Amino acid sequence: MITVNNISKSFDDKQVLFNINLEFEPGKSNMIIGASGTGKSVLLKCIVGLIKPDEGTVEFNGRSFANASKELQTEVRREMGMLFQGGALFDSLTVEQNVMFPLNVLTKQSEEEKLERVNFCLERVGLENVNRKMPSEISGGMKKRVGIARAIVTKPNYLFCDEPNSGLDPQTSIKIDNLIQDITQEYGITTVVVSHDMNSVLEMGDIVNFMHEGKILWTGPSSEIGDSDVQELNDFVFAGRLMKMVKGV
Ligand SMILES: Nc1ncnc2c1ncn2[C@@H]1O[C@H](COP(=O)(O)OP(=O)(O)OP(=O)(O)O)[C@@H](O)[C@H]1O
Repeated sequence: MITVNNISKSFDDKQVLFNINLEFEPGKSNMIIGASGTGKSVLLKCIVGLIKPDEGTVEFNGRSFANASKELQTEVRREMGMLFQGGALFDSLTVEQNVMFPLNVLTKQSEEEKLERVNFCLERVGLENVNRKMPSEISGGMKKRVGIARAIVTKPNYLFCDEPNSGLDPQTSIKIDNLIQDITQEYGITTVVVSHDMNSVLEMGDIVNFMHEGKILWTGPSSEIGDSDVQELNDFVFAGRLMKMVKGV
């Protein structure tokens, strides 16, 4: 469980986050959605400790991150997996080396143990026989899968994904969404996904948190997202023609 307590953040005199309170449950895909520039990435960075909030705390299974000792912060960091926008693979490393990277940095496992874990994770995301390929030799969807394999290689308790299917075609996007959803449930991970893609919300969002101008305006199951009476959420959800057709408006 991740608990966000009263997070606020300003840059210079511009307030970006206003008293954010959230709870993210294990085994669930918790989405943070909202229009561009509304503060989703800043919130995610506050949660993972890349940005220090002006006010508020984030707790990981009851352990407050900001006030923790260096040792505890390292311990919590080790329990985090991250999938960055664009996959963010190291171009000069092979697929195998990319996935193995966190194990090299964070563990003292033997080469054999590491390789076994890397192969397990690559297999889990549906990639076999690509160990020796370079990122430039594989497709965008495969890169995302490698990114997911790398994010879960250390058996994280928490998984953070920033726009996991940006730049992918609709079918590949759905596969990536489903993979994240399956892995979340299978390993009981607390997953937080930032997205502005309505398809993703419908595919994978167990719980959806809608952000608007630095505030959370709505939280609920994705199945109820079309029934809310929050105007800003309706404007967001039904902005596209397809969703309007589905709703019949
Ligand atoms: N380091 C920073 N310094 C100053 N302002 C920042 C910084 N990081 C973000 N901001 C501002 O905070 C606001 C929210 O940005 P953020 O990246 O969180 O939006 P977002 O909802 O993630 O948008 P997108 O969906 O386009 O990624 C923006 O106005 C942005 O310019």
